[in-house]
Amino acid sequence: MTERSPAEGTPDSESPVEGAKPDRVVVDDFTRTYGGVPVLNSVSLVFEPGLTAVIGPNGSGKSTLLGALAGTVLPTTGQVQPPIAEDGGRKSIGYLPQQVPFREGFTARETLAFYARLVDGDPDAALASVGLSDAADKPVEDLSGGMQRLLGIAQAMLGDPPLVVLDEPASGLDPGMRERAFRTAATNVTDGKTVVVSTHNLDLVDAHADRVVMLVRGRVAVAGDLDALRDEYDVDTTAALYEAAGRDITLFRTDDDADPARSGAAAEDERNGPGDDGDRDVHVTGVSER
Ligand SMILES: Nc1ncnc2c1ncn2[C@@H]1O[C@H](COP(=O)(O)OP(=O)(O)OP(=O)(O)O)[C@@H](O)[C@H]1O
Repeated sequence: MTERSPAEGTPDSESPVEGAKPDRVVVDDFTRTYGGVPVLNSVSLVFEPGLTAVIGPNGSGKSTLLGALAGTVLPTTGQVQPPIAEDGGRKSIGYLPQQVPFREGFTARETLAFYARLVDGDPDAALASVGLSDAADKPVEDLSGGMQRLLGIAQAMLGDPPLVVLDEPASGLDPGMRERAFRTAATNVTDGKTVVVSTHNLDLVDAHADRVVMLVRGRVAVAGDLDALRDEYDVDTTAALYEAAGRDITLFRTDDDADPARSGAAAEDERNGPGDDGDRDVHVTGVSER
């Protein structure tokens, strides 16, 4: 854990892009709208090495945020500063989208070999890392859905990128496969990588994540070190944290709706109570109706 929470609301005093470092990913006041409707709304976060889980209800903006990190979703306003290489260029990013369109007719090894050539990766090592060595010669269409998901994780980790973004890596997997998917992601973190994973599997977040970002209606409801958040909310599990933070958000929305002057910061101060200066690792913003 660094001095500041690795996944947190970005403080006003620091320009996120100036604050960019080789191993940090900065999301700076990022808004994305579709048809004028914001699906991510003024999101500011800093991601540092470790496993950060992005959680939240269906449609809360998790995939959009992960797409923003991977560079496939462009901002309407705001920006993302990806990790910077020593020569000032961008470092590569590994990305597992929600749907992976592997081309039929190629084996698992051939599929990874194609991607491996682009990033100087080792397809056999990548297959081994997700436990798919025995399936290397099977056509991708003959792999189970779970095995295809694992192949997607292996593809995202090819070439050892410093930032790995996995959108629901455990989706559709049985419990054993889910555990394997998360363990693979968590193992990757030991090399000082930044791994960001969206998921609805809160038990796996408890078991493997260092930090958590919870989105609600396109806004950051709560973000920071998982242990610290569980302490703060006096809960033992991420599932309980999810419930507790969700309750807070509902309250904030009611306040904001009733009195526009009581927007995010004011509502947060109220929640912090007298004597708290509001300078917390976790920034909870108000949630507006869309
Ligand atoms: N390309 C798009 N065009 C229009 N609306 C979109 C587009 N992409 C996402 N949205 C909308 O943005 C909102 C957030 O979607 P997103 O997929 O980011 O949510 P999510 O939290 O990942 O959901 P889930 O948990 O169901 O995967 C949804 O209401 C979705 O319909």
